[in-house]
This record gives sequence, C-alpha cells and structure tokens, in this order.
Amino acid sequence: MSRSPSLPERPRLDLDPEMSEAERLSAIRQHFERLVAVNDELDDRLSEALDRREELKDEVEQLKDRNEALKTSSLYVATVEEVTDDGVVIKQHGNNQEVLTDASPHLDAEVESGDRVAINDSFAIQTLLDDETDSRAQAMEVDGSPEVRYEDIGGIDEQVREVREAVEDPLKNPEMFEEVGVDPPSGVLLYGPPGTGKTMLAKAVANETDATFIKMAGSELVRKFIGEGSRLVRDLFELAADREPAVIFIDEIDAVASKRTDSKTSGDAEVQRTMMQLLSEMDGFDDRGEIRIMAATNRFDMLDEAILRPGRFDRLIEVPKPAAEGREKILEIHTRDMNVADDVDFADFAEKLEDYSGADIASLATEAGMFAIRDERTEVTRADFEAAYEKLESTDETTTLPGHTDYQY
Ligand SMILES: Nc1ncnc2c1ncn2[C@@H]1O[C@H](COP(=O)(O)OP(=O)(O)OP(=O)(O)O)[C@@H](O)[C@H]1O
Repeated sequence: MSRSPSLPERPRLDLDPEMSEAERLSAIRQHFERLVAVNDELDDRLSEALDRREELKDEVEQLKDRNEALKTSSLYVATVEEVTDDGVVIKQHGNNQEVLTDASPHLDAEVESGDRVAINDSFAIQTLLDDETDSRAQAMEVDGSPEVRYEDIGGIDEQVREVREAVEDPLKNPEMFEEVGVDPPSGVLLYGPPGTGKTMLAKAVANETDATFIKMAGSELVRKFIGEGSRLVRDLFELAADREPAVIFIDEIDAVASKRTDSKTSGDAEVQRTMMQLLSEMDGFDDRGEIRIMAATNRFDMLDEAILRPGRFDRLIEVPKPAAEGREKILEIHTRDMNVADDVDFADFAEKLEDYSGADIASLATEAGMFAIRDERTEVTRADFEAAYEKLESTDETTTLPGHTDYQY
C-alpha cells in the first residue's frame, strides 16, 4: 500500500537580538515567503486528497451498484469464445447466440477464451464461474458398472419384475418389441416414500444390462443461472449417447417437474425451461438407441401431468414400504454377511417393524451390529436387534426417522 508523502516541515523564525532592524525585517520577509510556499503546498495536497476521496466515493458507488445488480437480477451463462482488441466474443448457453461484449472493468484482465462466465441482460460479463467440467461432475453420478443386483433388493419383487420388463427387455431384446410391433415404454417413473429401493432398482437394471448408470438429482438441475439447468439436461442425454447402453436416472424429478405455480419469479421460469428441455429430449427419444430413462419421486402428487404423457414417463411403478414378509427378506439381505446368533427370529422381528422402509431396516441391522461390537462380541444376538430397535424408535420421537412420516404420493 502506498503511503502519502510526509507533510512539509513547519518553517521557523529565528530572530537574533543582535540583528539590525533591516536584518530582522529581511528575516521576517523570508519567513513569510516560506510560510506562503508551505501553505500553497498544503493547499495542493488537500485538493489532491479531496480528488482522491471523490474517486473512492465513485468506486464505492460503482461497487454498490454492481453488488445490487448481482443480487437482484438473473444472470445468464455463456462461454468465452475469443478475447479480441475490440472486446470479448461470448456464446450464450441455451440459444448458442454469439455476442461481442465487454467484461466489467474488474474482470477485464482475467477473462480468457474457454472460460465459463455469467452475463447480465446487456451481455456484459459479471462473474467468472467455476470450471464447467467440475460443476457437471458434481451434478452427475456416472457408474460404469453399479454393484447392485436384483438379489440385493427385498420385498418389492413385483416392482423388480415390472422394471425388468420395462427397462431390461427393451435393452436386451429390442428386436422382440419390433417384431411384435409395440413401442417399449419411453420412461419409467418410480414413486413412493424415501428409502424404499428406487435408486437400487435403477442401479440393478443398469448392472444386469451392462449399461452405464448415469444419475442426476433433480435438485441439481434447479440451478442459479439461467440456461444452466437446460444445458445440464442436454449434457445428460449427450453423455448417455456417448456411453450407450446407458440408464439415465433422474432422482427427485419433482424438483424440475412440479405443477406450475402461479408465481412468476425468474427462478420459476428457469425451472420451467429446464423441464421443457427435459420434455424435448424425451420427445426426441425414439432415435436415441440403447438408452433407457428412469426417474424417481417421493412427491407424485406434485408432478406436472405434462411429464406423464405418452412418450414421456409413460410407465408408472409404485414402490411402497415393504410388508412384513418383505421386511423379513430385507433383514436377511442386510445381515447376509453378519454373524447372527440362533436366537434371532427375523420373521417374528419383522412383524414389529411396521412402517419401516428398506433404508430404515438397513440402518437397524448396522446398529445391531454396532451393539455387538461395543460389547466385544462377534455374534449379533436378538438382544442387539431389540436394542437397535429401541434406539431407532427413540430417535424417531425427536426426528422424522425411521420413516414414519406421511408422504403424499
Ligand atoms: N427394498 C430394499 N431392499 C434392500 N435394501 C433396501 C431396500 N430399500 C432400501 N434399501 C436400503 O436403503 C438404501 C437406500 O435405498 P435407495 O437409495 O434405493 O432408496 P430410494 O427409494 O431411492 O430413496 P430416496 O427416495 O430417498 O432416494 C439402500 O442402499 C439399501 O441399503
């Protein structure tokens, strides 16, 4: 930081009593001239300082305006194509329009070709965004060979059968559908309470068909920047086309496909645009080859009917919480690798796990194992399962777990 130069030294008047009248007059005159010079210099400094203060004030105002603009207006996402002497060429996401524009002065030196940027209504670059590949990688989970198998899923055999028919058969035997002359379902929507195995079903079917599993959370599609959600949807389908056979799985689809609300905020409009992009990708689905699309929701009641039309999510599969027999099966699955004592009767124990989801049962089994470990035992006993049950039930009184919440679906 630069320091302001030190102030000029204050002139001193030294009058010697020995001096003649004329000498004293001359000394006083010189002192007066020095005082005037110092005064002039101080005047200059003062006016410089005042100018600087005005400049800083302007800068503060500009920063305030920019801050306000960033806070209140929606920004669009674009990629920098080229930095030229005449300005910066950007390409907007969403409509691919190229525009010659400028960066805000504070970004001028930083903008480089290939950067992802946020632009305002007049196309001026406002912010440099994170690397796109990072944000895409965050938004999508890609698994070349998911480990879940059908045998790992308990209590929902009928749903497994339906998913196999709607997703696996068209991937494995497309010619059968052609010969018979029926179109396989375009998209499969799994709906039901959380933790019932919807994601597992999608992973298992991808595993069984040697397909790449590509998961995107609906909440990730609801992005801050205009054009980003629809761009991610396009990326999702492009990635699936590169990796086919592939199973696309959109979790929490209600985040992008809820019934239209009356409010007209720019955020809602953006969600709407993202949903439109999703619908248009699905409508062009016939030519997409070996890609199957699945989605899941806990909020079936909230869905916009547009996504349920034929050619879109036209196969609905309800995945409920398991009944007692299913709960027993899930208990067995999650204790497969455990050393369970002979006094444990899963059929009996499953009876009391009324309203437990598969995920609740998975945590109960882990919890029972933890009780044995704490006790330094290698065998998990009936008492451990009872203790785990008591623990989860008491947690339930203060939180919403295990899944005793009323979900509307
Ligand atoms: N039917 C089931 N059989 C065996 N394990 C299950 C079952 N359902 C859930 N689980 C266990 O719960 C975990 C979470 O399940 P999953 O992610 O498939 O649920 P989900 O229905 O997709 O939930 P959400 O709606 O919260 O995404 C699984 O990894 C598994 O351990």
